[in-house]
Amino acid sequence: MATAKIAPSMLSSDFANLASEAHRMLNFGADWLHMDIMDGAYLDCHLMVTNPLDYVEPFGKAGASGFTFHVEVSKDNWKELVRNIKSKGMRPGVALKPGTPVEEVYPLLEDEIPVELVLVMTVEPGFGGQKFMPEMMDKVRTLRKKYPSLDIEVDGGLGPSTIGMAATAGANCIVAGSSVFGAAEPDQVISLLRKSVDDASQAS
Ligand SMILES: O=C(CO)[C@H](O)[C@H](O)COP(=O)(O)O
Repeated sequence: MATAKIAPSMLSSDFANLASEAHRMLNFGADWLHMDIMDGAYLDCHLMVTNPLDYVEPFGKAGASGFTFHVEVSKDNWKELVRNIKSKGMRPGVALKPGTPVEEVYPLLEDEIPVELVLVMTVEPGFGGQKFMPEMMDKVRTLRKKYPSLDIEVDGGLGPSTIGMAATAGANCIVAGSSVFGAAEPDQVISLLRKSVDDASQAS
């Protein structure tokens, strides 16, 4: 069973007070802190960068626990990437943009050293506060059916009004930026996101 992981996106935090924002979210019950890394060339730890291999060592040294790269820029070197990420003690994950077919991640999940998380983008990568794309739930349903214990993450437009669709489809890792950081009571939003994932996984 894939357990709920609620990951506030630090892209929506107060950048002038990153450390206290991180502690605030952990105290509110967050499991992971989601870091978006963009190099400007490939808009979108979730690394929205052209050459993720360059970032494995520095992120490992910086203490990242998960390193998620985009399938669209890693067609030629994903095996090397996954092995490097694991050798630095991080959890390898692969992300796909809304226009990328879900089948593109199957080889990475079926390798002898597989990725351990798939991030289904539910907005075009780049910035917080965009509208959730419900049509992406087909990808989540397909992945959940094929890989029952996989960590499936969704990112973009997640909050109280959209979590039901994501959780029912089978997502268990929820990245939420503006809905958590913009809430008067972020802990309540985090609890609600977690409960939706737990309820949906018990019902399935
Ligand atoms: O990856 C991202 C943007 O590329 C962000 O993590 C994402 O947009 C979260 O923000 P929000 O929950 O406000 O949509």
